[in-house]
Amino acid sequence: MELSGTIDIDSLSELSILNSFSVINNNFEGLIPEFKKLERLRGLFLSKNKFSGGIRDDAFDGMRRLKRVFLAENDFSGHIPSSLAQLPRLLDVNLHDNRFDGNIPEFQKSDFRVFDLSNNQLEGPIPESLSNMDPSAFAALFLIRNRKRKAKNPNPVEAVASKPQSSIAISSEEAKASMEARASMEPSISIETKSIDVVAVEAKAATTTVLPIQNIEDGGGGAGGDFNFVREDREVFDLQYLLRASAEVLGSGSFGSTYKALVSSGQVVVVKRFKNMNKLGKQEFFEHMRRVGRLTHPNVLPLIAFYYGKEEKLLVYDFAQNGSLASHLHGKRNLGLDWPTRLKIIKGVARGLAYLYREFPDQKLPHGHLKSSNVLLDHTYKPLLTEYQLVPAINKNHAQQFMAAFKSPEASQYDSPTHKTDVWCLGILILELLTGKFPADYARHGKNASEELETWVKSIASGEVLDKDMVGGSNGQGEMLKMLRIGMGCCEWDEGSRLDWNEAVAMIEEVKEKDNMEDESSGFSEWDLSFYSETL
Ligand SMILES: Nc1ncnc2c1ncn2[C@@H]1O[C@H](COP(=O)(O)OP(=O)(O)OP(=O)(O)O)[C@@H](O)[C@H]1O
Repeated sequence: MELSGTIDIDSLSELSILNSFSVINNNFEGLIPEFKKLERLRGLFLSKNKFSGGIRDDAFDGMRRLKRVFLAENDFSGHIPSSLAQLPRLLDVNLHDNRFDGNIPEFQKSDFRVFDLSNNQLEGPIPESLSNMDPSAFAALFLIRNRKRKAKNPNPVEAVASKPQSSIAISSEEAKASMEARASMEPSISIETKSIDVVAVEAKAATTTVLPIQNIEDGGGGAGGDFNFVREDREVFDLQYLLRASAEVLGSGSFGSTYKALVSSGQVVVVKRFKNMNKLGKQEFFEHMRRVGRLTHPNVLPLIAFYYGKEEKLLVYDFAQNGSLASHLHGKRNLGLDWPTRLKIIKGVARGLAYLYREFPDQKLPHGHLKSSNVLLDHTYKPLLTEYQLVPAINKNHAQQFMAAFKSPEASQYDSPTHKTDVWCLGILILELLTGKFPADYARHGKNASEELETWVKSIASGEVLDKDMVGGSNGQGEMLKMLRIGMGCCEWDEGSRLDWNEAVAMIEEVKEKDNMEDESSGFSEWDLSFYSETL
């Protein structure tokens, strides 16, 4: 925003609940303000400004809660303050691209999530505390950045790093060996060697890990197989930097693993690895992904970049803070979504889907993989569709076996998805949201999937089905009833009777959230259920 001027710490200190301060990418200049007056601060993000001069050695004294310190890409000079190194909860330290000099202080902690001192003027030995860090993470953070900037500004840290006696002199071979050694000691971590020579270290539990790579094939996006960015408003990073950054395994789906990674400016991205995505030739794949990259809608998670490997592809998306709808309905985040939130989610999903229908009128399956784990929620619980437009690229057999659209009656029985197939998936999603029940077949795959789904849909008509979490917190049974009708209308077995996408979307839009539904709130147990028995 090109903000500049004085940061008034005294005023900020009156905000008793302020726990994060970020002015990344602005024009603030001069000495660093006295942030230690904000002793409750957990995150301090000043990267990409014009701050300069030294930082007092006691600048971080008393900031016992501080976890994340981003001062990168400024013009700070002098020593790295020892008070920073002594912070007891530090997790992320990002100081790259400044003019810090002198020795690297001894850090109290060693288990960092992000640690980047590259492109400064530091010298001397690597302190003992840092030599105990995971060497591959260490290598990534020093070597990659320094290699990239070497020509511009030779970096003494790299020279230190490459000395044989230094514990951070590490090649990618060594990084891999180190990770293998670590994996052999920790049964919770496994290593897979991938066809494109990506070595993924996957923590089975959601722990921080590193994704080292070797000899990676050229993805055609530039030297070394860089990512192809399809957005102009995002920080550009290269494949090696990203895959060596700290990452967390989010899970493994039917195509491959999904990772969350932090890039240098503090931006969090999600990298999804795809196998079985060889249906398109290279040129067609590029064209398709660029078309997908042009999509812009508030309910469609934007694709940021892609990588083309012969056997494996990578797609990079924004990270959605509140995870998937599935995790809120059935998983660890299940704290009971109330009805207004569920209604907002259904409306957002319908709008996102309508947008895809409009953008891809030539395609039978504008989404193709609509299900609750592919509906993500941002920090306001706004839904974001993901994994759309994969069908054109995924191998047919794999798509038939695993993708949500292929479990519709028409696709599973007659191998002929239609323009109403995504509507079937929308209906299943609506019923899942209303009942809180997991659609039977999503845990299974195979020929009988659609029959199992039909049984599941019918079971909804046979009793008190509304999710109690939702009913308890709302008087909106009238709306729920209307929505149940729409869900059933989308799940009509016979396509002729099934709602068209624009009918479904229009009906969903008509459902209004009301604060008080006294007239209609007679309670679900008293409802006349015959309407949807008829629908079935
Ligand atoms: N951009 C994202 N932001 C936050 N969480 C995400 C993001 N993308 C995926 N996830 C979550 O990561 C987990 C793994 O996702 P992944 O796509 O690999 O599997 P899935 O969606 O369960 O299955 P499938 O591959 O069949 O779509 C899921 O819980 C998913 O919701």
